[in-house]
Amino acid sequence: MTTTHAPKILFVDDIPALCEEMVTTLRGEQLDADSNLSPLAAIPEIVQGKYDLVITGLVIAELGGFEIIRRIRGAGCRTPIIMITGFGTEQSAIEAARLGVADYLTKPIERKELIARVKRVLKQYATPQTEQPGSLVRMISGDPKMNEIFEKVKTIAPTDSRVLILGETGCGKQLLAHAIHQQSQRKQEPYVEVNCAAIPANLLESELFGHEEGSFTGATKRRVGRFETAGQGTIFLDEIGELGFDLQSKLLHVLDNGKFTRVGGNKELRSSARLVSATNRDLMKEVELGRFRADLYYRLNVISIELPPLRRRPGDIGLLAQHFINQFVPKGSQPPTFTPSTVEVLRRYPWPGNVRELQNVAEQLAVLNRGPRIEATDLPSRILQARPVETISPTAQRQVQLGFRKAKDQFEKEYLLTIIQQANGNLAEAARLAEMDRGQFYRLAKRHGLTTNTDS
Ligand SMILES: Nc1ncnc2c1ncn2[C@@H]1O[C@H](COP(=O)(O)OP(=O)(O)OP(=O)(O)O)[C@@H](O)[C@H]1O
Repeated sequence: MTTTHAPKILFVDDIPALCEEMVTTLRGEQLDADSNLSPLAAIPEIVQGKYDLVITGLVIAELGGFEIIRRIRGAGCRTPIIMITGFGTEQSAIEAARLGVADYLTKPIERKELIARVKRVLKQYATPQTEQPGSLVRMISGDPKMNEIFEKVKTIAPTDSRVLILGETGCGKQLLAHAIHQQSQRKQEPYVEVNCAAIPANLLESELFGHEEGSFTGATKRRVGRFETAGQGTIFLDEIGELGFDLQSKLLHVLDNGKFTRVGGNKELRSSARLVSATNRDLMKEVELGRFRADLYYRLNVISIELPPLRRRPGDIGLLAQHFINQFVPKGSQPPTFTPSTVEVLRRYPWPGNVRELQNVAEQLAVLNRGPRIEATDLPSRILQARPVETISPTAQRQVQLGFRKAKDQFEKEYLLTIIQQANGNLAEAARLAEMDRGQFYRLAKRHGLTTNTDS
């Protein structure tokens, strides 16, 4: 890995003398510059995040400047690009702006002017494009939606209302539940966590409500349950969607009148703990499917908070990655920093394991990395090679969800419809346009219900 702090710049043009001149000029300013005569060879390296800035010409025989930018952006890469041209027209300046170039320069360009513009773009893009980070107890975020959630928690935490936290695995539900407790007036009281998925169903009742000695085989002495331990504090039931029907009814009873008994006992005990619950299931759907009691759902869901998955909060990815790196480096050593292009690559990955997965990657990087910067090439290959979600068209995403047969069917029908319309309803002409045999085209159209009796 590179140990230099200088940002990396690539100049793409097919005139060797120009490349040499540009590289010499930039290096003269202590900038780490390189050139490539072939856009097709340069694009994969740019997309991999190897450079912090790309400077490209407009007219290049192998691939023009605009097409280079389209391909780079099409691959989800947002590395800043400066376009330089000797053939600039108003039209090309507009197109360059439309494609989101960071700067557009027309020749002749003074050396001083070039350096100033390059440095301006580097400075602008080196500043993380995130909101001012917000925080809530041990949580931090630079995402506006998350910061709204933090504000909501600060408002609702001091009340006694029950809270249901929804969100994919690893996106911070547990941390948020704890933050609610910490921000409440109950923070001096116990905070008790129960993961309903981690305890075998037959032991969960005793775990929650306790049991009396001899109440079942193995119950050798009385055990105090988690509701009792929580006292006046907060009880957090994680993975509540995993509760069996039986326990759902018992929980409903506690929520309705605050009373419960230990397994095998008959003394009525009272719970005044505040209940916070969480699930990564679509609990409403579970209700519709008859797997979760509707009455319990409404009692749990007095205030609901939905944590967005990490891929929907791109502003958090760089921020949290750096936050975790800072935590994981050994005491006394300087934490390495992520280059802007590495953050770009991190943002392209969909993070199915959410913040937990990012935390693990950061830990790995903190342990293995020896240099002051973390380059894109230091990242695990699954992240480096991830295709950005946004480059897959919404239609393609929908089709993937349909499964191959249905997607093929849908495509065929839409294709036939379009081509029949283009041929003004004339099937013979449509078959010709589709370069298909007329009989085969007719049979296919019939199968999709696109023919009338007069067509035969
Ligand atoms: N906003 C954040 N700031 C700092 N750390 C975070 C943040 N969100 C999550 N984490 C950390 O990420 C890890 C996963 O978070 P957490 O366990 O709260 O997720 P979860 O949604 O409860 O996961 P699961 O559904 O698998 O139980 C934890 O180590 C947590 O400390």
